[in-house]
Amino acid sequence: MTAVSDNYGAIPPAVPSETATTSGTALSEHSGGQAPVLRVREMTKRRDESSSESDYLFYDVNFDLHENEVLVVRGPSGVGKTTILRCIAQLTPHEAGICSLATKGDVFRTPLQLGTPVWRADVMYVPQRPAQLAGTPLDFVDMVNSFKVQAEREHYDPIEIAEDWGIAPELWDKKWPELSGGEQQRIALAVALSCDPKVLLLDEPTSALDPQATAMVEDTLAQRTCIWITHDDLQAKRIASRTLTIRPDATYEVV
Ligand SMILES: Nc1ncnc2c1ncn2[C@@H]1O[C@H](COP(=O)(O)OP(=O)(O)OP(=O)(O)O)[C@@H](O)[C@H]1O
Repeated sequence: MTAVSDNYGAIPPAVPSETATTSGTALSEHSGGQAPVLRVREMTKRRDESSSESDYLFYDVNFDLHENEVLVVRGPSGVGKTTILRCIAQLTPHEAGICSLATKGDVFRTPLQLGTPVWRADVMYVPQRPAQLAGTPLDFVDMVNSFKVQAEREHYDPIEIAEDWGIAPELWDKKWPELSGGEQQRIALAVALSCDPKVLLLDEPTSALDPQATAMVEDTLAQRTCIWITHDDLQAKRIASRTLTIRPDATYEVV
């Protein structure tokens, strides 16, 4: 097997996640006054960005995300769950709203201040499945590491992370189409985790997994600071510190 990089180490020990203590207001201090990691303010998006007449997908969404918190995103299909994650990741434009990330000295910086590549490395969107990728997962790791922003950072070993989720190291040498949906999903997640972003934006990260693999992935991801879309009520109960619900009338609630 090809070496992926020489600055990889083992994934750090799990940090116990905090228990949510508050409900109701979106801006509530869920963790006893602990400073947030990510702030989202006035996030607003029209269904059709080219028309000022278009109705809103979501309007004036505000919340803070704290360290080791899992904010679950719920709502019916098509309501805008993926879109809001992509807006936060600066992958999709939005009509109004601003996000900021805690940096050294608890100074909050916007994507403009940090630069989009740094923002996307720190606030990383992970799609349900990897896009149609050429080559093998190892080629994908090499590509990710070739990005300037990633080349300057330490990484954990994605093969080791995925091995804990039942992915044999040999699979990293296979072509993407030769992998099952569940294998692709775990490998893409492991690559994201190996980059150690401050915030993970997870779009149904276990949708292709069986219950056993789901439990293993949940155990790892629930220790992280993340925003996590799921349609699974039981999963939401297991992992949620708080829940952001987007409604079809573009209103929302964080509880
Ligand atoms: N690339 C796109 N261009 C135009 N419209 C889009 C695009 N992607 C999504 N939409 C539309 O935006 C709306 C919200 O889509 P989004 O994927 O955010 O919903 P969702 O809540 O994540 O749905 P699901 O639960 O089915 O994944 C939908 O009406 C969808 O058709």
